[in-house]
Amino acid sequence: MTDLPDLPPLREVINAHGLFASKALGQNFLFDEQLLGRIAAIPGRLRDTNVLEVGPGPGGLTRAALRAGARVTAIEMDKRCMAPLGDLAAAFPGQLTVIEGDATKVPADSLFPGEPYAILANLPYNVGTQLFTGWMGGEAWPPRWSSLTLMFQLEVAERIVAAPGSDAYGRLAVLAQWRATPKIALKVHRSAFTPPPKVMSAMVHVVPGEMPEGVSARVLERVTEAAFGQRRKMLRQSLKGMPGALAALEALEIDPARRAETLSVAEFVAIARILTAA
Ligand SMILES: C[S@@+](CC[C@H](N)C(=O)[O-])C[C@H]1O[C@@H](n2cnc3c(N)ncnc32)[C@H](O)[C@@H]1O
Repeated sequence: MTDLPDLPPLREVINAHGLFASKALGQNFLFDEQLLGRIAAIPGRLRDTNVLEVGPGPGGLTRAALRAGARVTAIEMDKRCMAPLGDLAAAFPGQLTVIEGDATKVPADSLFPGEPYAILANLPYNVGTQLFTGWMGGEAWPPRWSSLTLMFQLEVAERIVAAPGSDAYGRLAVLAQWRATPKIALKVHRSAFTPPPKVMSAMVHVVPGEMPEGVSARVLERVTEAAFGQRRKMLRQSLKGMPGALAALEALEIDPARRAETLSVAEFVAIARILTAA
């Protein structure tokens, strides 16, 4: 076991750098190092693994990943966090690269040329959902990332893992489940954050699975957009404007009187396969 550097408590780091949490940047910091250790353990063994951390803030989750032996590249847009992250890079020589910038504008694959990497992030809700949709939605599969371990508000996490028939089931569930297995790995109480957000949060862990053959991600996205865009309507109505969709329902013996929320992920995939071939 290598010696790990002694680090000051995170609250001291924040105070030393005058780092009050900015509402505009969606900052809710985690200071509980035991909890941060549990979060960093979700992806599995991190020793000598490339990790992309988005939104490290003052570096709570970053230090947990570094202690686990990861090689971390962290993208943070708040200039004020550069000093504490610089201190962390000095404490773990060769293990941490910090990029000041907007993660939505940096293609993740370009940071790890030819190598796999795990993605770890506690992000503001809107940025997290935007990045998640991008990471899950590419045509190329398997993706270069080996896992996603992301904090969401609990309600969004429940939409990601939702099963057909539930109110939470929709486009996000199909996007997340058609070629991957998302799980809620840990629920995090609002009181764990400084300042506490209004709602509960949860860590979602996603590992890529098999890509079903003959299905375009773009086509599947269009089918779910149309179907869930009018989720209370019957499929014969919501899919009416999509050429070939009603014929696909007939070929698959899917009753056009059903509603989107009753269709399994496999049924959406089957519809998209027929439309992809058309
Ligand atoms: C919820 S805080 C979490 C901070 C830290 N990871 C923790 O767990 O304590 C989210 C962080 O993401 C940063 N952030 C927000 N939008 C970002 C973006 N588009 N690109 C990079 N960082 C971003 C914020 O500045 C903030 O530091």
